[in-house]
Amino acid sequence: MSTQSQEKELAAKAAVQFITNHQIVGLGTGSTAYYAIMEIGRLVRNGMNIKAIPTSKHTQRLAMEQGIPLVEIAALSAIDLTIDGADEFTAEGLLIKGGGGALLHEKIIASLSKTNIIIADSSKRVDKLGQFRVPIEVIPMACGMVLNKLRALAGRGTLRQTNGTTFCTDEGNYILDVDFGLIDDPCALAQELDGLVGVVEHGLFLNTTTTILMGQGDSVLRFDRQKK
Ligand SMILES: O=C(CO)[C@H](O)[C@H](O)COP(=O)(O)O
Repeated sequence: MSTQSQEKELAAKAAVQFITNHQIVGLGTGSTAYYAIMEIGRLVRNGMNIKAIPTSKHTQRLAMEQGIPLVEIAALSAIDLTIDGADEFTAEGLLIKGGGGALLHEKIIASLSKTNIIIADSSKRVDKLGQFRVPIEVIPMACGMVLNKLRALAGRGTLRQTNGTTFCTDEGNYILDVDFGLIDDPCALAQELDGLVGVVEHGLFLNTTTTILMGQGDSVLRFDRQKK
């Protein structure tokens, strides 16, 4: 196993220790969240009693394969704890997410969660967000219009493609991956993006994170941030 994979697994296993019996647990999407789902599956098979809510169809399938009981989001007013990955994070708890295309579900579930634990390998830590392009979920027919508006915000976007076809989210929307350079004021940018017609959601997660657990070599570093 590569060092990066080891760091992901270490962070994921450390996060799973925060789960207690009878909790509603949000399950993230991506290669780091995968390790958390595997560990939760193991604990469920050993008698842990929780219900989980997945952040994507992919995670839903994984959780079902692991025998993790699932609950519908419509039935919930709050989630106790969510464990999810990130594409970039700062020690202050600012994130870029959506590399896996699940940012809309992830943001809904993060906003419903009392505690959000982000798990990552050490390559994800940055001083300033923006090296990773910001994923922006858009209504397909508004793509061209949103790309033009983003240019006015100094954002250079490309429509996400996978294997030669346009990537579609679980909701049937498209993703623009947008380069804003290093982002001096993520809150101001998030406000601009929130105001763009045709944008469904964006990958700047600025006030949801409670704790980040980052694998580094053989250990796990913890960064805490209070949810506003
Ligand atoms: O936001 C996400 C999916 O939409 C993922 O959490 C993010 O892309 C990190 O993925 P990985 O753990 O595979 O690096």
